[in-house]
Amino acid sequence: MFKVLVSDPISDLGIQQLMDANDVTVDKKTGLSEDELIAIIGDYDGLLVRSQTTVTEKIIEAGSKLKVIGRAGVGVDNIKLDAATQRGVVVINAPDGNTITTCEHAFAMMMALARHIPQAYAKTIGGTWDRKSFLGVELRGKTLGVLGMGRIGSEVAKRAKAFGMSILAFDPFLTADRAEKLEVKLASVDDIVRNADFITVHTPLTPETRHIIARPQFEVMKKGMRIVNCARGGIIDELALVEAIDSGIVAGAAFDVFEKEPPEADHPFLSHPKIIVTPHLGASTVEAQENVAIDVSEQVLNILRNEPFINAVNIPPVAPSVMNKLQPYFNLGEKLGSFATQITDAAIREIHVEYAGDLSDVDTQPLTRYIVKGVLSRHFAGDVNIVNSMHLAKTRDVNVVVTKASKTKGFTNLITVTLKAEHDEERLVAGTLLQGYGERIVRVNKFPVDIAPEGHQLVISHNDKPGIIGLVGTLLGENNVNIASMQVGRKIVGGAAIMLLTVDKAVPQDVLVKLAGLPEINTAEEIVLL
Ligand SMILES: NC(=O)C1=CN([C@@H]2O[C@H](COP(=O)(O)OP(=O)(O)OC[C@H]3O[C@@H](n4cnc5c(N)ncnc54)[C@H](O)[C@@H]3O)[C@@H](O)[C@H]2O)C=CC1
Ligand SMILES: O=C(O)CCC(=O)C(=O)O
Repeated sequence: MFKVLVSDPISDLGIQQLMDANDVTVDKKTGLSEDELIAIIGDYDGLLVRSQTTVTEKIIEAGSKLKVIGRAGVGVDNIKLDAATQRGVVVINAPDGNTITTCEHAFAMMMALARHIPQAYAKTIGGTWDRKSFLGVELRGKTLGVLGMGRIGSEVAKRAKAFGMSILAFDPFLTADRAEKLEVKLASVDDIVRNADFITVHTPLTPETRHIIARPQFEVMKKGMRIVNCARGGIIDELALVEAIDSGIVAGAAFDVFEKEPPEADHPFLSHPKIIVTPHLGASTVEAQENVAIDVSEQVLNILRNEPFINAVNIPPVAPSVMNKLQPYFNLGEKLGSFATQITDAAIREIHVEYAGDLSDVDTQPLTRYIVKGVLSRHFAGDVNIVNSMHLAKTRDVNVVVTKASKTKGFTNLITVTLKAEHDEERLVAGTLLQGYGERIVRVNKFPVDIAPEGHQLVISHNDKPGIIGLVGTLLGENNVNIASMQVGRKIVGGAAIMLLTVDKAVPQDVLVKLAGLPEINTAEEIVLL
């Protein structure tokens, strides 16, 4: 008999199938402290949470029988994924069940913002009949900027169309075809920031999206614009937003999420007359809570019974024999995918993977999943894994093509990842596992190179002229960036060339700009492979 603990308030209807299963007993114990959970978790095979329970490493360690942790919702930020993976505990989520509900909340917030509903309500029930202070604006005819056109962002855009808004949308995976289908205009973050009357964000919180809207963006915004965040705290810089409202740039903001939840009592949003807030209620409807609980219960049952499952956030279902052969390549594959995506600017249409040498006669499917994970991870809601990476690529119209080649260009094994993107952009990275040397990147675009795929890399494209390396070294030295290793690749003397530098720490944005401004240098990008 399996035992499942439900440690957050989760819809009874949603977990009915778990409670009805004759091989499962369900205990509902909510509001437990970490210590209380640690004391009892050893009895359970499964744990079901929403967002209140923080599933720490200690809880996972104490869960000696634990096989699965189910998150009734999308974000798994409250679950220590590494610890679960290390202990072989499958973490699953329910990414689809609260999409519409969260979209509707974002829309409700946008409308409440446009018409000052919370402020007017408070005044009216306080006994003041004030019809002058709350002059609103219509949505009709306004431009809505949507950052993040995944499940929720796409639904918000559909509803905004029905309200007569025109939509500017940015998402690294939004292709021209999909934008056309969704009737939105593809735009850059800068276009959106400069032209939108309303902005709503629907991305995960990642290193790229953290403070994607901050002081420099507020400075160029349309005066009187309004901004909504029902995704994750931290995507919009909270303090810069308050400044932008106080200086008259932004007319108001509506937030469901905070950089720290719950926020401190003196958080500036909580007393600002132009900011409306809700306590992370995006997913809080009867329907969504039932949907996510049903989805997650079904998956928990499958995992406990050793049946196929989807939406696993962390665990690769790979047969041990295949695993043994491929495992040494998993990290290299993921890093190649990540490197390739970081040197690609336009929306990716195709991920082409070529396996050669030792890899040409193996079932490389699991490895391809790692490569696709590497390509997608920087752009999705934190939950890309080798179980769902192929599915996620498909949902974003990204074609994954795998070929095998007999030629290895002198290597015993070679993985070549080519990303084909909009506007005919094509980027290529190849890597190999060298006996005795480990993982190496051996080609970037048309240039042969030889670097370990790790840490902070600088990719500088330049013209092969004397003195360029010295200029780069001097500039980095002056800015206290230490170079650990350097590689220069070129096809012909005096032609286009590439410089790859491994540096000891992140390179500040202003240093990248200065690098790109040096003579004979075309571009300078930082690649992070941590
Ligand atoms: N307030 C709440 O209660 C809820 C909040 N959420 C949050 O809403 C967000 C969106 O959720 P979904 O739509 O389900 O996720 P999703 O994974 O379907 O969509 C996220 C989209 O963001 C895009 N993206 C990634 N980096 C980007 C960047 N730098 N700029 C622009 N777009 C970028 C991705 O390509 C992807 O299409 C997540 O952060 C999720 O955790 C989800 C449900 C409830
Ligand atoms: O369970 C909740 O209410 C939080 C939902 C959420 O933020 C998510 O699903 O990512």
